[in-house]
Amino acid sequence: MKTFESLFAELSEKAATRPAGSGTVAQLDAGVHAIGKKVVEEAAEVWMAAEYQSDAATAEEISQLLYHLQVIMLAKGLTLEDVYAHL
Ligand SMILES: N=c1c2ncn([C@@H]3O[C@H](COP(=O)(O)OP(=O)(O)OP(=O)(O)O)[C@@H](O)[C@H]3O)c2ncn1[C@@H]1O[C@H](COP(=O)(O)O)[C@@H](O)[C@H]1O
Repeated sequence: MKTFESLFAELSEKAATRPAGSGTVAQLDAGVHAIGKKVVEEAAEVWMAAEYQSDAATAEEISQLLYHLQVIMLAKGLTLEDVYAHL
């Protein structure tokens, strides 16, 4: 099963090698403003799913929020350690 750490390693590789068709590369090219909007959108979807949808739907929305948080970390050049230092 994919973990937060393994996804971050995968996305870091995508950012470095820029394979064709990668949604992550497209997001990074769109920039922090566009990625930030996705973070807010996914956060709202987590909230709505938690209030009105199933646990499974909520878990899926949370996974998408985690993905977009990782994309914004990459866009800003932040590492896992930079974030974990504040946990
Ligand atoms: N885990 C994810 C992931 N979670 C969410 N998303 C993106 O976030 C979007 C969220 O979906 P929504 O339900 O909000 O749908 P939407 O509003 O129609 O999406 P958009 O139109 O904004 O793309 C998805 O369409 C994906 O583009 C993800 N995109 C990629 N990954 C993983 O990231 C890795 C690298 O992906 P690529 O860079 O695309 O190769 C792979 O392992 C993927 O599984």
